[in-house]
This record gives sequence, C-alpha cells and structure tokens, in this order.
Amino acid sequence: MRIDIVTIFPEFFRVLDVSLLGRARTAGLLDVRAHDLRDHAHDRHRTVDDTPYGGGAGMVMKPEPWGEALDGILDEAEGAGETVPTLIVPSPAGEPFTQAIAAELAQLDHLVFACGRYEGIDQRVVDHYEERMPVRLLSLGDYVLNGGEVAAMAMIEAVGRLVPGVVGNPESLVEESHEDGLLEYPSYTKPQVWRGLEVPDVLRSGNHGAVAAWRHEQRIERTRRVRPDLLGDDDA
Ligand SMILES: OB(O)c1ccc2cc[nH]c2c1
Repeated sequence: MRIDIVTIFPEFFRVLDVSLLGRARTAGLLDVRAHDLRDHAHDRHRTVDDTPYGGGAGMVMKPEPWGEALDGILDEAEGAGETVPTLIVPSPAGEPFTQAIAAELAQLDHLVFACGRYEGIDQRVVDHYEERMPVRLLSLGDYVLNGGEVAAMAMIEAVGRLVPGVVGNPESLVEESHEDGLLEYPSYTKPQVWRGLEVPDVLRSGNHGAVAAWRHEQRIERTRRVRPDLLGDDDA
C-alpha cells in the first residue's frame, strides 16, 4: 500500500520510520510519503492560508496549493497506470472512523491524507477532487484537534497494521476490540500473583475450551459494561 500525506508539518510523520510501520516500510509493504504543502505555495512567504469569506475568526487554507499538491500525486498515479487513490480528509465534520473503515481502507492500494490546519481547507478542494477520486471525510471522535496530522497518524496506524504481512502473527488481529463488534478480553501474564492479585484459575487450567468460553463471556460482559451501544437490543 502506498500512503501519501500532504501537510504543513511533514516532519511530524518521521515517527512512522520506527516500530511496526517502520519495519513494514523497510519490507516494502508500506510506501509512506509526506509532502510539504508549502512547496506548492509560490509566493515569497509560501502562504497557504487566507481570511475566510463571510468573516469569522481564524484563517482558511487556500485551494491553490492543495490543487497543485494533489494534482501531482494523482497525475503520477494515473501516469503509472495505477488505481485511482482515495483521498482521506481528517475532519471533525467527518463520519466516525471505525475499525470497519480501517479494514475497508486496508484493502486499497493507495491512500492520500490531506491534513488541514487553521479553520480547515477551502471546501472547493473536496468538491473538486470528488470529481476525480473517492473522497472520505473521517473523524477520530467527537472532539476537535488543532489539525489533521494526529488524526491521520492514528488512521495510518489503524489501517497500516491491517495490511497483510505488516503484523507478524495475523492471529493477534483476531478478537481485538471492535474487530467483531465486541471489546477484547482482559489479558494476563506471569507472575501468577502480583500485589495479592491472582490470575484467573481458568487461564491456568489447560482446558482450552473453558479458556475460550471464559474469554468470550469476558468480552460480552466488558462490552455490556463499557460500551452497551455496541451490543444489539437483545444483548445489552
Ligand atoms: O479534530 B480533527 O480531526 C481535525 C482535523 C482537521 C483539522 C483542521 C483544523 N482543525 C482540524 C481538526
């Protein structure tokens, strides 16, 4: 999977050179490229924002630098005969980003993240590129960050780890929270007793069926307690 990120803070994404995603990049499973939006602003001050039409506080990101940056990525993909990438725009006004959407995006060949700042990106950028490629406005949750970079980082990690081969043992992706609508079961490791707290006996029983049943019940109980909204009416 190729991932392009357009941002005024490309250095923010250097962290993707380490850990799991760093190894995936080295292995050629992920090709992540951060682009500086200011490289596409050609005035002396490399201006990427301006005052909002209609007034109001703050600044809006100008459409021209975005057009040049996104055209460059699109034209390269089209010139190489590649599939049209999907544009992801992190936004508090977007649809909630979920594990299901992460799994859906992990099937694609090429994602482009447009990281806004200030009061956001001129709406005509989304309107224009909806004519050329799939566009998804996605929100991390019902809160507001100062820009799209943190949200993009979270989404890239959630998607990237689902790309086949990135996680060494695919089994570790099964029964994770939200993978199948339930939260994950509690996990334990040695020592058997820690500060007077014991590991549940069933986990040391060697009875795999009993362990599986206990874990499933724990998932339902935890989901019912913490996230009843994830359960259907007859399970809540
Ligand atoms: O909360 B967010 O996901 C988010 C995304 C993009 C921008 C741009 C300016 N503020 C933003 C907030």
